[in-house]
Amino acid sequence: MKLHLSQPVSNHINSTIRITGSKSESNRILLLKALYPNVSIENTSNSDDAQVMEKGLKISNGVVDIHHAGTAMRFLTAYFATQEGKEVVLTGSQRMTERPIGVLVEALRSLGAEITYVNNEGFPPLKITGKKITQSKVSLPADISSQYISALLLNASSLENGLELELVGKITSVPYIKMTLALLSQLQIENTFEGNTIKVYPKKDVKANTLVVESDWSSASYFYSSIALADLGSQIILSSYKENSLQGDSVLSEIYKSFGVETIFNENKVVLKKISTPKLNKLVWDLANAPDIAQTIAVTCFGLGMGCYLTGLHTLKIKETDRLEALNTELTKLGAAISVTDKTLTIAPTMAINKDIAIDTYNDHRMAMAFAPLAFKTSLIINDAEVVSKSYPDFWTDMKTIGIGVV
Ligand SMILES: O=C(O)C1=C[C@@H](OP(=O)(O)O)[C@@H](O)[C@H](O)C1
Ligand SMILES: C=C(OP(=O)(O)O)C(=O)O
Repeated sequence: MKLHLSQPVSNHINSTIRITGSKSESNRILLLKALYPNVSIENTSNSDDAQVMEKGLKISNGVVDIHHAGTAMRFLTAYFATQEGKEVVLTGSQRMTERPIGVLVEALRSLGAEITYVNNEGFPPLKITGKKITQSKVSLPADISSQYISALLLNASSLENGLELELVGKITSVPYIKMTLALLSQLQIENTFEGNTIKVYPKKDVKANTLVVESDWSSASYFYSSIALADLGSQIILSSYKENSLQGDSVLSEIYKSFGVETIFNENKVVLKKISTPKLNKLVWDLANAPDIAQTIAVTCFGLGMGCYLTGLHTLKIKETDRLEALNTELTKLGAAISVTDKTLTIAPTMAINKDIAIDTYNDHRMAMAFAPLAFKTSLIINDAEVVSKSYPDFWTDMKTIGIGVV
């Protein structure tokens, strides 16, 4: 599906949007609910990724296909490997078979798990035969993806002796690990994170508990970008959000101050307001803690004619696509002076934006969503626009609500 986006009749936004639950929190709680049936969940993400996770958890034998969902792939690998009596082949989309999983498989094997590679060493699909795991100590590299660590932690309390992880190297995407531990704590599952060591203690059952998922901050980023690119005085109210979020992407409220966007927390809502023109002509930010908002921020800077130097982007090459290359190609088409390395992205300030450019999305929901707010500056086309359903199925409806022409 190709969508033509046109500039709003007025660049002044005044809208209210309700976003569903964080896909990261949802996929963690869905797994915990499978381990502890008296856990319930509210405001679950309506994303494809949460749906494949929920479906996958119900299967005990045969093929489990998680499509493009990285968290489902990693979390379910550890789940099936530690569930005695289950035997599955865990697979996904073509891209998923190119996203590395060797670090997690090695860690699980060293704990006694039985996992074999169906095709290529180090990559899905995986054949997993669930085993009772009694070993409890493992060390693993922490600089490639935090999802391997969260996968082990989420299943740790169901193991006879719990788990002690020693993290080797510079730990990446740390807020996602802390989110995992915070959710365990909400279920009174004891855990500690000191230096490079994380311990999770065994727990047979938990008290009945309803975990309410905060709405998705990565999805909120597209509204931050829209407000930054819209007229002064524009406002969007988003729900349901809180100031003390478990999601690292809530750093958006800090970052977007540089673009003249103010964030006010009001009960369970967040009010975004464009209160001034950008204060800087170049944004410098390390995104190692919030990799999923890199595309949004790069496009906002370009749309405002600002430069940027974004670092900490080493995980972007193994996500839904190589996001650094994809940004380089698509922003160049729009007229940006951009350069990338394998962990940084630089854009030079420029005011010209090429009109009616067709943006390729590379099976990556965030490529489609990050470029959409540019419609506040110019008309553009988004190719394969249906990719947004991976995390945000209502995205195009919500873009229409804030005034963008979408046909
Ligand atoms: O644990 C999670 O829910 C996630 C962790 C991050 O991955 P990495 O740790 O691979 O950077 C992030 O990019 C992804 O969208 C969701
Ligand atoms: C990287 C992402 O997801 P995952 O790794 O779970 O596929 C994302 O949603 O931006």
